[in-house]
Amino acid sequence: MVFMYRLIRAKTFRLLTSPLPVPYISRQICSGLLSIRKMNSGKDSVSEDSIPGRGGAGIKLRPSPDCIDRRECRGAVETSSDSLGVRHGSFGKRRSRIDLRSEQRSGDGNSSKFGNKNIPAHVKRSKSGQSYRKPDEGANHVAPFDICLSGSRDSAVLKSLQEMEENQENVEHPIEESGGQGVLRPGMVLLKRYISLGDQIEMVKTCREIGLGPGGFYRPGYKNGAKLRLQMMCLGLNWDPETRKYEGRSPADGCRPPCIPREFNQLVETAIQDAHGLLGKDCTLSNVEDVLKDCTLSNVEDMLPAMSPDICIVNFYTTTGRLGLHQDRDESSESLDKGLPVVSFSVGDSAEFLYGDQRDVNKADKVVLESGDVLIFGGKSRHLFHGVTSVIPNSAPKALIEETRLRPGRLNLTFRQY
Ligand SMILES: O=C(O)CCC(=O)C(=O)O
Ligand SMILES: [Fe+2]
Repeated sequence: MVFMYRLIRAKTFRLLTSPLPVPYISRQICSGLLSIRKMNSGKDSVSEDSIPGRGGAGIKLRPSPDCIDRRECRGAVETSSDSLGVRHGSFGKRRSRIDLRSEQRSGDGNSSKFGNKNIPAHVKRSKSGQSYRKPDEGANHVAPFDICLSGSRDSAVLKSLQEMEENQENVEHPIEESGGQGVLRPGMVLLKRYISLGDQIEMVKTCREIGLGPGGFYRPGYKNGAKLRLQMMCLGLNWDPETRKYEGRSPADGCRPPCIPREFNQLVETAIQDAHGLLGKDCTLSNVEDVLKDCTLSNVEDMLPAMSPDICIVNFYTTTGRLGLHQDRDESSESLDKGLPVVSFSVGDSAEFLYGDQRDVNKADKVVLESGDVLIFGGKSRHLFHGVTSVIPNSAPKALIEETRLRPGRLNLTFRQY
């Protein structure tokens, strides 16, 4: 107790005496002192997609695996407590490993699948001999985007909660309307409400904490100057929409991307295993004929290979955000050829997600992704066109908003293996 009190007092003192938020200062320091080493300008090798989205052709380069362990930045991120003094990024608290099926049966949305392990040290430092950029040569020096609202009397939070209550009264059967859990296509599995409310809360807090620090959230743009309609942060490796490549550092502040929290990766791996369980045990969940044919394969890993993510792209869509139909194809050709899946976590407001074989919204299928859903597409579906057409306002779980003050909108994390 005494320790907690001292910690909160020290943090409050630092907040009061600091003229700028410390994470912001830290971004400036990072961009000024560390600077970017562009791995490849990509000017002559990248084809441009006409519809805003991800993916594009381009020479596949092995990027630097550098990332910043967030404990390295503790001084920078520890002050990101909210006005209630809640410290973010507190993985490991009140954890219990709950079996997915028993959790779904019991409907206990608060239990956590993250486990109780400490985050092991896996600090990967930048290699010596990097070329450094002068402070004026690169980064935009814009304060990182905060995915949460701050201030206990913030009228936007109150308004959002009120609207949410009204909206949820009008929605009769949100789960049924959005389509059920199961195999959507060969290699494409949707795990409905897979992430417990407790883990969603931790995920938002962790993303907020990391997102306010070096390599945090910014609004990316394409080479032609158009901006994506979302805020983005990359973990593990940085994906640059301008070059459509994985590069060493964030174009926003020149910092190496933060590492992917170990607990996120564990959840990805467990989700893939559970998807294998679905594919193997109950192929009849789907009415897609191809899936039934695929069920004769003895090894479900042929349908949906396992992977260990080293990239996580975190998107935050406000209620007007969206992402055009695109393919995720900037990972290594080895990864793409093997069909290593993209694993997507949705948290916050629901979104309409389109997917299909062509970049044509009229030919695409639609599914509503809700808070806690995990969508996996690999194997034969790895090159699926997909995108987000709209975010459904006030559809997030009320408790999530109350606990985190997540802005109206949707947080999405997509994990991949380079
Ligand atoms: O937000 C989503 O559900 C999809 C995100 C996505 O496709 C991407 O980040 O490449
Ligand atoms: Fe994508």
